[in-house]
Amino acid sequence: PLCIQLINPNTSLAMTEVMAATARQVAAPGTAILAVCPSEGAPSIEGHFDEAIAAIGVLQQVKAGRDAGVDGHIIACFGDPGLLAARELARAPVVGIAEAAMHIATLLATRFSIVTTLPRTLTIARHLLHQYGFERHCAALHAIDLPVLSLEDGSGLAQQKVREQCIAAKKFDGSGAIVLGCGGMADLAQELTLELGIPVIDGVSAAVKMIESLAALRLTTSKHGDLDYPLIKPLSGRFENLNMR
Ligand SMILES: O=C(O)C[C@H]1NC(=O)NC1=O
Repeated sequence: PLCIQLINPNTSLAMTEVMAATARQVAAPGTAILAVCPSEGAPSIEGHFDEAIAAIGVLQQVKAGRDAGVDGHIIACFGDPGLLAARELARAPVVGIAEAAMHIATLLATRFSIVTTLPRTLTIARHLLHQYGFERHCAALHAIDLPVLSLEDGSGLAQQKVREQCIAAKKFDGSGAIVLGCGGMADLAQELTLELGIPVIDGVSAAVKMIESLAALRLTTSKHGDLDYPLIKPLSGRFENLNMR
């Protein structure tokens, strides 16, 4: 049996639960999902500043997961905060939900659109497209212009806006697939795929299946070169617990 650590980099328990439920729905029968979020940090991640704060919490959770012997780590925030640093720390695979969703989209369509939350996070998605080499594949990016936690306020307004943006993206972007640009949208993908008749991809689900595939292939994070374990040095203060033993 596999154990996959699902890390919500923000501290909102409701969002952690939404993502954990979606992950468990798609996980193989033998796969356990260990859903965690940092004990301290940002309640939502909506910019470069929030991402820098969240990255430390991600690293602390990755270290705990590695010490617990998990078979993979998911960074369940669309900015993939701390991804490469986490890969240095981890032995098992580390997959971000943005890269997972983008990879899956490129297997299904020649062009995809992204629908995310606040306009200011569109730049973060653009940076990831560049970093992962998917700029050519992304036809357009859209924001619902609501904050991340509006997805958890129970009004359904954010979910309605996501639906509207997906319908517009299908109609006007020339995209064959849509990537949902927030972990809190994880529970919307299946229904939107059925309603729109095109792949609407949630990165949480995509990341679960990618880690299961990597485990089945017996492949783990390369420790040769820049993703080798961090150099040993005396980390001080709050970072002491990140010391590599
Ligand atoms: O950037 C975003 O809009 C989404 C991103 N922020 C967050 O707290 N979880 C996320 O997936």
